[in-house]
Amino acid sequence: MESLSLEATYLKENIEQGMQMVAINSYPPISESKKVQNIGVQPHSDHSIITILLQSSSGLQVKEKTKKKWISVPELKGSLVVLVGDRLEVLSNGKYKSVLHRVIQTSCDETRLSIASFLSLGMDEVVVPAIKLVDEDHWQKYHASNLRDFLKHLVSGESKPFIETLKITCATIEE
Ligand SMILES: O=C(O)CCC(=O)C(=O)O
Ligand SMILES: [Fe+2]
Repeated sequence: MESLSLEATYLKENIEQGMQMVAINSYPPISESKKVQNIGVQPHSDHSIITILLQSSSGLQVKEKTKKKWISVPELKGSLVVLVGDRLEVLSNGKYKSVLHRVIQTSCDETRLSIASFLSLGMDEVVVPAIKLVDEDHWQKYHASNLRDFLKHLVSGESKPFIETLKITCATIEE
């Protein structure tokens, strides 16, 4: 929060009263015939504030800034990967961008396991860009939303990523 010039305690209480969701993912070894590429998890960004991830072997890939290349995140024994999620993108008014990531299973003989811990707020806790980050020169770039809105979006079958539906562009303002 301090890197955003916000107080260190900004949202502290809301986070403490929020939710920590944990997903355990298992990617079975691929068969020889599928060896070229096996997408374990399709490209997405997480809805969390941040995601803390432990992977048993490599396979996680993140899209680099120019959105052209996938970069493999190496598995370093004992290390955790921290991913910026959509909530942090919104509250930072776009200063931090949520990370587009996917999982490719390449091993023919090893099951890949990962444990992802999603640091989230409560179901009805609304997130908007921090007021301190919005002024005449920096317009509000995201609509307000909560976890319930995200879950509704998820079951709606809408293919557009949730974060894209929150973005306020110049065109939106002129309308
Ligand atoms: O298995 C991984 O490394 C990542 C899984 C993931 O992206 C997720 O559960 O949201
Ligand atoms: Fe993810």
